[in-house]
Amino acid sequence: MSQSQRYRIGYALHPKKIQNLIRNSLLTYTNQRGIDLVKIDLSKPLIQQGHFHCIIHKLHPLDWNSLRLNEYLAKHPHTVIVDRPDLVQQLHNRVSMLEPMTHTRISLENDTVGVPKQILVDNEAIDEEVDIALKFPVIAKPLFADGTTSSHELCLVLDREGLRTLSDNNNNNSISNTSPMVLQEFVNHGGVVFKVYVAGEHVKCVKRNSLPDIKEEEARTLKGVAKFSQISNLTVHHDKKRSNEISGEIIEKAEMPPEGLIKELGRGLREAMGLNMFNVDVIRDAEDCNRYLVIDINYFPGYAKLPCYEPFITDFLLDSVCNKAS
Ligand SMILES: Nc1ncnc2c1ncn2[C@@H]1O[C@H](COP(=O)(O)OP(=O)(O)OP(=O)(O)O)[C@@H](O)[C@H]1O
Ligand SMILES: O=P(O)(O)O[C@H]1[C@H](O)[C@@H](O)[C@H](OP(=O)(O)O)[C@@H](OP(=O)(O)O)[C@H]1O
Ligand SMILES: [Mg+2]
Ligand SMILES: [Mg+2]
Repeated sequence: MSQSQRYRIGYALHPKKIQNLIRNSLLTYTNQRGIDLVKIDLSKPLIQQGHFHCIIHKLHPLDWNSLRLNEYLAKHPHTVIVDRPDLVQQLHNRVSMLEPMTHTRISLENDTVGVPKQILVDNEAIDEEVDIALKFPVIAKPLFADGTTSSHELCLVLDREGLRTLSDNNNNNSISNTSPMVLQEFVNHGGVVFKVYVAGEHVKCVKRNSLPDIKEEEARTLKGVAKFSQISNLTVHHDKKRSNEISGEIIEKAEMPPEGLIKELGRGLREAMGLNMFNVDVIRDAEDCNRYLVIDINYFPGYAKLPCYEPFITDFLLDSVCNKAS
């Protein structure tokens, strides 16, 4: 970068995301590295908002209507759009989000990364489908991961009776009414989820709180269904003190996955999905420490939760304007 070169990078984000990501610490850091971060007005065509070297975004498909991206790109063909909006769609569905994993073999030495068994169900014929394909316990997840609160409302289903209550609309434990859902086999993993944050070539893995293991005898005796939501966001002060100390200790003690495997996972998924900004939730099978499983992939996650997220994001943005991303 020449001394005087500055990059104008637009962010098309909703207010909550702006509040979480665009902090003063990030603005100061990017500014010192020659980047001017500019808020994109979602109600006006991009063409009226000047030239951007690069645009980052997390939007609903309808938000793109007023921005008129194609018209903008016809005039500014060299602007880097991170990422292609049509490719982001694959992460809004819990079946298509895991498809790239089934086409990509990711392994390093003895370690492998796969996905848990899962099936897509509608409200009818749930029983038979589960019988054939899965073993209890399972996790019921809304098919559409579209950023709504209800898309994060999950249920741990312990037995067939629990499954029935899910489709019963009069029951408090029923999952959001008529929406289709995915049933995914629950895998014991020691109560820790690894969140792998990817921003282009930059990859960082952190440990977070997860569901506790279910012992074999518990799996035989526990019944019904339990609702939960965004458990990995529960930080130490949200829990009751005692259980908190225990989960904090478990997380601290958990061994990180090998760095090479994490890098390979980030690289492989970037290539398979054609995306640059996402995170991957990975668990390690408690019965086979070489077996890792991807359970969720999120577009444009909460990068500000990473320690030192400012250089992480800034380095990625500089790569993007220098055309190193994608
Ligand atoms: N197959 C599984 N086996 C064991 N635990 C699981 C499984 N799937 C999900 N979980 C637990 O449930 C949590 C939430 O699941 P998931 O990540 O799919 O939901 P989400 O609402 O999309 O999460 P996010 O807030 O990351 O978008 C995981 O972090 C993990 O603790
Ligand atoms: O609001 P939607 O579109 O559902 O996306 C969420 C993701 O699903 C979560 O994974 C993000 O949290 P993490 O960065 O802790 O994974 C979460 O980050 P946030 O809590 O900083 O907003 C969101 O990106
Ligand atoms: Mg998740
Ligand atoms: Mg998710």
